[in-house]
Amino acid sequence: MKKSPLPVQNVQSSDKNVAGKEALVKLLRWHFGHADFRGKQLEAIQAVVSGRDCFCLMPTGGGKSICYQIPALAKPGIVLVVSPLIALMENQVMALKEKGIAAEYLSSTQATHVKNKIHEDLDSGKPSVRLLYVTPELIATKGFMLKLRKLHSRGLLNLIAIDEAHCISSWGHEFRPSYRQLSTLRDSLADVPVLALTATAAPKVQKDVIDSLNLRNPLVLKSSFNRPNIFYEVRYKDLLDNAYTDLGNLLKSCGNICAIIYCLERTTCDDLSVHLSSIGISSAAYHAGLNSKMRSTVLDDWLSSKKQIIVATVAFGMGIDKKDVRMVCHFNIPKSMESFYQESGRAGRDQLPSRSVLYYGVDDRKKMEYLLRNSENKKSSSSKKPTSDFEQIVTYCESSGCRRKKILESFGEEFPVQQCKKTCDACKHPNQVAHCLEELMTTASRRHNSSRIFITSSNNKTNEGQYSEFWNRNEDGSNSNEEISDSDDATEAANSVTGPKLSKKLGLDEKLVLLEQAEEKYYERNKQVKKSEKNAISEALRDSSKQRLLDALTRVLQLLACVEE
Ligand SMILES: Nc1ncnc2c1ncn2[C@@H]1O[C@H](COP(=O)(O)OP(=O)(O)OP(=O)(O)O)[C@@H](O)[C@H]1O
Repeated sequence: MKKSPLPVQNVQSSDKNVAGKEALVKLLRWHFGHADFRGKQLEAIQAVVSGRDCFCLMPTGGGKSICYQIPALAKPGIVLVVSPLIALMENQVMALKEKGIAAEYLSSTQATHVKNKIHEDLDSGKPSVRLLYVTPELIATKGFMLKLRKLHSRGLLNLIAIDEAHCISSWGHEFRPSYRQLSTLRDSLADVPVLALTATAAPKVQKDVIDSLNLRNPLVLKSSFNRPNIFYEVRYKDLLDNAYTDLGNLLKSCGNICAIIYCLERTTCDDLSVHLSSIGISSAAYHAGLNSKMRSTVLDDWLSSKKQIIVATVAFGMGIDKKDVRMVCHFNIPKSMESFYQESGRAGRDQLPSRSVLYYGVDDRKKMEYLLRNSENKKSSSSKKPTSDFEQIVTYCESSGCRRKKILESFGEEFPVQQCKKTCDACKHPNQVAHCLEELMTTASRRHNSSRIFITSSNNKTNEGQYSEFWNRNEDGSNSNEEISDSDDATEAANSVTGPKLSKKLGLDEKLVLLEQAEEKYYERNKQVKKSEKNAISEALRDSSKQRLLDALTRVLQLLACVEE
């Protein structure tokens, strides 16, 4: 049921510089129904309401959104939220509107009349919108920056929140070049406080974000990354008769739970989902190979608990706020501890006991090593980051000792083992885990003719189309499908589609989709283009031969260059 908005509270406490806790808690209870603030939420809110920059590091599901949603309700004016995905903005805006909070997002996917209405509101004497979600690409446009300056000059811009701020960092697992341009916000809107939020713990990402956004004397808030309600466990594929059967039995033994199963390849998602359905477990596959209608049906079914299990590639997950996920299973080894932490962290957002199960297989590890090495080779820099990050997750699987400790130490957080309290398989059943590792060593050396478990062969033949989600996230961090972000500016938009993405190894299908998107965006805004040019491109795009594809690509890039001039 929608609530009427609570009148703006007097959040000033006796200390004029700090917003009063009581009034802020009142807003939290009224609008969100939470009894009290969690962790560092209150500190972050008080900092930004008093006008101070803040860098807020909170684990997945820690409650970062509240840190900018409450400030939006605590003062008249607008909070601008920069978000990396259209789907993410849509979800949050929908959820806020259901709570009676005036939130909107601006994106080129919206109908013109919807966008016009939002702009009219922003231009009006007293805008009703409290939270405005936009993409970094829109911020980079001159028109929108002008709008922000006008809002600011009228005293209406309270806060700029950069959600998923690790996207700004080339060290972050979600690197997005367009995020870099957000530094212009500080130049143009110098005195508006900036709140950067992320769940990415690596210290170099943190420094990069603070520097890139030009944060001034920010309050740096770091929460522990420990997720005490998640039980961590590794299962060894090489020691199982059949991993599909094992997973099926595991899910059955847990009852009717809601779970996410991550796979590296789309075909594994499809096969595994068929297998689970065949043994009576309601499941569906989700990956970028499905069309968007199919994906949203699968997502809706899972969110509404019509389907119990979603078997997905890493294209799935960012921005999904399903609280009752009881298990996240990695059916193939993830590419880093960071990815593993983010993905497994989607379990137990309601803080109730949940499980992370990683199926580790030596073949999977070799495949991932091959993919990562390829990705390193394609980069101009000589960075060895992906493979060294990967070693951490391999160590997590291949060595004895507390799993929780290994996760936290990889983020630079000390963790005394006794605090684990048997909430990982290695602490609960140390002998069993040690035995498995011994067996794995013997099996692996027999099968792979090596005395070490750690094998670094690169002879795998892979079908790279299978890994488009992997590549996309690995190279520029954005998801592989069209839900990335967008722009209202033709050149920006098309560049964000073509530029960074085409530099990486994509399958033919993906390239065609990107070219089509670029072309569409170009024509959408440049109606005067010559008919012959349009035909040439359309014809080339219909043809999937490599040479024609290359010609089409060149053509689109030339057209875009013209627009830029
Ligand atoms: N103070 C609170 N008390 C109880 N629940 C809360 C509180 N703050 C947030 N939550 C709930 O915690 C869940 C996670 O919040 P939110 O989506 O903001 O997390 P997040 O840190 O942005 O996570 P992610 O990085 O995964 O997106 C939500 O369901 C939210 O309603």
